[in-house]
Amino acid sequence: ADEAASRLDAIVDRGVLRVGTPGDYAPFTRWRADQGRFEGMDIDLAEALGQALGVRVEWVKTSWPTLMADLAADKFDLAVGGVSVNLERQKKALFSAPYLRDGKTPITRCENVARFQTLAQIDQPGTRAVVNPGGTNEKFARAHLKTAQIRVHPDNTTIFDEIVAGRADLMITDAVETRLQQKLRPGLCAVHPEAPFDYSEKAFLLPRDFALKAWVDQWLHLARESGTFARIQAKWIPQ
Ligand SMILES: O=C(O)C(=O)C[C@]1(C(=O)O)C=C[C@@H](O)C=C1
Repeated sequence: ADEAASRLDAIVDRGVLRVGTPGDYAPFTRWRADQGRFEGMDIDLAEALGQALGVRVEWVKTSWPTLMADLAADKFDLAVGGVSVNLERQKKALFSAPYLRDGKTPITRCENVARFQTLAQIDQPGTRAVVNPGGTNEKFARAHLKTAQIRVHPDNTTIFDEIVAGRADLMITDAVETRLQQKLRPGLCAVHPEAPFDYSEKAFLLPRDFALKAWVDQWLHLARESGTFARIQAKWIPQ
């Protein structure tokens, strides 16, 4: 019997792994316009994975609203950049084994931390939440905020400045991002990143190809055991 053809063969044959990434979500993926390249934890992970596979990584810009459509249109072989595992996405795709656990928590100006501890406190008339479109943040906001105002801000690289400037009161996002942004933007405080509202996992987004998934999962497992994963994580998410 024929061996099932895999995307893995195509990647090895062409010598190129096409990796999609949105480039707007530090510490996982950030476009460095000054350097003409992406940087971040998931960027380093994918480069290390490509090296282990013996192929060159070709970077493809995608976005949260177009992530699934770009995968379906075969614009990349896998996508990275702080992608959350989500059962809706998994109807059309596969995920690698998860490599990080996290959850949603608010970030707000520090004087408001006591006011925005719970979703019930946040979901009040007059609360102005800001959200980036297309990802799990928007899904979470729409599911939990029925009374508070939700304003969509399309650019995730400037969204936190909306809170600093007082044009929004808060954003609910991954705890790992709130921890980083409170360091980058004095005046902003993560509300309770150690006890987020929900549980989620980060993984690589893959097409429906089990041989490719098996190879990526095996690489992730070995990267953990060898210390490669811990070294890359510590560079971008210092403890
Ligand atoms: O959609 C996802 O999987 C993400 O984790 C991306 C997502 C989001 O949830 O919107 C997470 C945090 C960033 O602020 C931007 C995008």
